[in-house]
Amino acid sequence: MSVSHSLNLRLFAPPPTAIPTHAHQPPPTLLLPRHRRLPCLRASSSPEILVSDNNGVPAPPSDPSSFEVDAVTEAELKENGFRSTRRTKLVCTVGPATCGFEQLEALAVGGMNVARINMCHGTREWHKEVIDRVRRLNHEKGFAVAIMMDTEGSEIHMGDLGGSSSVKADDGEIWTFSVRAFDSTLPQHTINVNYEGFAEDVQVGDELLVDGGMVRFEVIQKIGPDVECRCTDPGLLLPRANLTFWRNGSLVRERNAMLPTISSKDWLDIDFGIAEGVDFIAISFVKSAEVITHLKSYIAARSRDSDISVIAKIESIDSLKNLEEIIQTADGAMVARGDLGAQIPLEQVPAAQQRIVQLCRQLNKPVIVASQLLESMIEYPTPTRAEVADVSEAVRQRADALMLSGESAMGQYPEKALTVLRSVSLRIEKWWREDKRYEAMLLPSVGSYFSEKISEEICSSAAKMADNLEVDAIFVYTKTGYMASLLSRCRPDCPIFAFTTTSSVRRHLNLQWGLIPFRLSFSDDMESNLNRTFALLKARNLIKSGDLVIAVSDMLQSIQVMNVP
Ligand SMILES: Nc1ncnc2c1ncn2[C@@H]1O[C@H](COP(=O)(O)OP(=O)(O)O)[C@@H](O)[C@H]1O
Ligand SMILES: C=C(OP(=O)(O)O)C(=O)O
Ligand SMILES: [K+]
Ligand SMILES: [Mg+2]
Repeated sequence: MSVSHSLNLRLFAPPPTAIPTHAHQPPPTLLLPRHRRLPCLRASSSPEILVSDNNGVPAPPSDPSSFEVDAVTEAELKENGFRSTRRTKLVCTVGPATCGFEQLEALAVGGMNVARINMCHGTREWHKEVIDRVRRLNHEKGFAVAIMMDTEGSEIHMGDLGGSSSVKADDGEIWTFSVRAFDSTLPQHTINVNYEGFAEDVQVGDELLVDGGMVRFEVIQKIGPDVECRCTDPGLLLPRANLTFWRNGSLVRERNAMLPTISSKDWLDIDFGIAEGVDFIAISFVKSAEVITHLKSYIAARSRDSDISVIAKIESIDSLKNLEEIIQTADGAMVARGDLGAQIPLEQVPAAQQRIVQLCRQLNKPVIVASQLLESMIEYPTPTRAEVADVSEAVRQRADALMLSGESAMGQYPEKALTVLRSVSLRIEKWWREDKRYEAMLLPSVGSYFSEKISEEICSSAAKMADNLEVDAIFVYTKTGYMASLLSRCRPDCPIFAFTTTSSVRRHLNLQWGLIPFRLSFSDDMESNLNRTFALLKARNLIKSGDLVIAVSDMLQSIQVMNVP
């Protein structure tokens, strides 16, 4: 590729209502050659990684070298080049196995993009410590690990197991499920249930499923607050495992449906999440779009400049019924296959996953595929072939992110599990890039304003150009992250370097497919932005002269194709 050749194509966007159709657009200007006219800034003494403020406060614009990228991304780019960076993002649930600073650092080094805390477990103090450690990690090491808080939701679940991390239930054993409060130790073969109406609701003959069928019981007798059950499918009981009961082959959920999606405890946790400035709040057992709207207005009222994104967990029959409007209203979705598989027949879960992943892409919302991806790695250092195939399928569907739950929260091999996700993602991504195995997806327009429609056109054109011209990277300069998400949605072959001015947007972009987020304070002048970026990246050996780049920006709504000078 000739270094001297460059091309600039600019589309100037009108204000949203001023010019209603494309026919009125000024013709795009074509300027050749481009970069020769630009004085290229000389790389100053290697610019420091700016330490993250981590609360979304932009770096002082006066600092000309402010630039933020983490060491892992940097090493990855240097070692393997642009093409082989990982596109699929990784979410790790933090639990007792991974809550220490060094353990969190090992996960960040291993590729964790988002740390998830599950409010179903642990105390708020415990979670606050985890949040503080992730913050410190970002601050000290330049990472942009985002924090996702997941609500408990009004599900029926077992209590803690009197301090044990798991208890075995054997075939034919009689266990008591009780709503009674036991002071200190639980009697043998006794399980606490969190739902007051439990004994009232179940009937003799009902089937009781723990974690969607990992262990099964049959209800044999009700004695006041106690329900006696016989174990019919043995297995390990984990603390706070989810409980569902089935009658004549159907899920009993009349009472469940009466419970609010966001319980009073959840609201306190949400207040905690807002106060701590988490990046994402994932809402369990979403039934309709209203609860998302309600939560979003609550967050907006509580924190005027808050930019907490709301992720809808799709894990109930109701959420599947109202799928489109839920995803439309939320900022992203999670295919929460654990509970979903307890609510619909297991063989329907793969089709539901595919539908949710596709719909999210069409509606331009990030989507996470979660639960049991590498379940056996809770106990074993290598995954099963079937698990690897499952991970591959989620990557092939081009979900934005994959999530570890028990594997990272309480498993014996959290880092190994993350390594498996990382290496399988890289391999499958490479395979479909080389073989062009993917089906083109029709991406309907999602913007309501004309300027948003222009942005969509620019991004889909830029992504197409990037594939056809086999460019090395797309650069996007985006203040809100919207242009970056539109580019990510197109799933181009090359990585997308997303430059944004705040640490908060940078962390949010870390959940989206193919984006490599950098924080950089930039101006409205694209020429100087590009020159500065080239200089900064070259000084760190992240790009070299001759690399072919497409640059787009949401300030100027332009596309530029150029070789790095
Ligand atoms: N903060 C925590 N404290 C203690 N244990 C946790 C914590 N987070 C997760 N775990 C453990 O990891 C397991 C898997 O996590 P996750 O899938 O998030 O929860 P669940 O299985 O309840 O849906 C949990 O069942 C629990 O045993
Ligand atoms: C991710 C899920 O939710 P949780 O782990 O909170 O039950 C799930 O059910 O798959
Ligand atoms: K939860
Ligand atoms: Mg769940």
